[in-house]
Amino acid sequence: MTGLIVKGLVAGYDEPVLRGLDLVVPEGALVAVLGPSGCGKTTLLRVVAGLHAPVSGRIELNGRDLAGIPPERRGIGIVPQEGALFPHLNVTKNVAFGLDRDDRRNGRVSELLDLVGLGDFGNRMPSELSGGQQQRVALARALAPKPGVILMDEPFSSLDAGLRDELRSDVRAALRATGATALLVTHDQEEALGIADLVAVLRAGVVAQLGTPQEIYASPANLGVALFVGEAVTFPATVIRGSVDTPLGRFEVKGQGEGKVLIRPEQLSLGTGIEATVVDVRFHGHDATVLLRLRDGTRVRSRVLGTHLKPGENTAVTVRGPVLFFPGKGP
Ligand SMILES: Nc1ncnc2c1ncn2[C@@H]1O[C@H](COP(=O)(O)OP(=O)(O)OP(=O)(O)O)[C@@H](O)[C@H]1O
Repeated sequence: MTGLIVKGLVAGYDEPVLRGLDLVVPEGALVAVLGPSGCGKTTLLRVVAGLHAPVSGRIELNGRDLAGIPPERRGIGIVPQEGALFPHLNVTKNVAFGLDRDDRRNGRVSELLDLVGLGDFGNRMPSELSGGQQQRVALARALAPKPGVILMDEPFSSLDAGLRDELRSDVRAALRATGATALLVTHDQEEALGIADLVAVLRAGVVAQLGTPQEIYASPANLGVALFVGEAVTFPATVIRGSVDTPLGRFEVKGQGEGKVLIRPEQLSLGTGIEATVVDVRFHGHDATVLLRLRDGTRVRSRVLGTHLKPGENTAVTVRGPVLFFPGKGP
């Protein structure tokens, strides 16, 4: 298989951070590694790039074992957190930096600048660009030598929300247009689910699940993954004859024994069903979270597209769609 393959990677500092990590980035795909701060995302990128030596494990890029190969000969492009452009070179020279003379002449630089929406910015200096524009140049620079894989370390984290959204779509489009293989790390679940072809959830030094964003959200491998990739309403429950009793009603579930039931807030629709009182309403612009108290005192969160409900008013709540069950006491 071509692309980036990481097998049994153990790496860290005084303590191991990555503890036998397996990961596949298929050729032409964008894979997002999602994990909380400090879980080892940057360490993973540094090891793949050849900047930090692993304790053990194997890294292959398009069939080539990278062991012992220095960073500059790995065929890897890097987009750091904050562009890190060469401050004394203009945009064109930044992008052309890793190219040989022929490639500089054949229009590759202007092609890439057009692709990232900066066709007219070739003569600007990095200090004359916005943060988002600098990230675009950094992407063009990383793509220029046609690397086997592009590594992106939280490339949107320094930008404000609106710009981040726009840049995410443009980065995805540029990666698709060039057929590049890319590995992005982020702690932002919305970003990972929104941009990637595949998401790898990193927990306790291993990939707990690798799947499409839809799979990760709808069929999480365990409760830890489920809680990390989105908001959730959970109840302790015991499966009896294939169903569980919860304050929101009885549901059929897959699994057995004691564990936790998980429902996403957007599965709770308001108007009919179990009686509830509105405790609080939080508007997010396009939708709202309604915090509810059920008759037995349980509090649950519903996510709805719009509502005129106010705190203190009565409503009712119904669960739509499948209810997940995770055995054990986890996460
Ligand atoms: N040079 C270092 N020496 C010792 N420990 C380090 C070093 N760099 C990172 N660590 C530790 O290794 C762990 C993983 O760090 P890493 O930077 O890979 O995490 P991360 O997931 O990228 O975090 P963030 O999202 O905050 O950037 C952390 O506990 C960190 O404190």
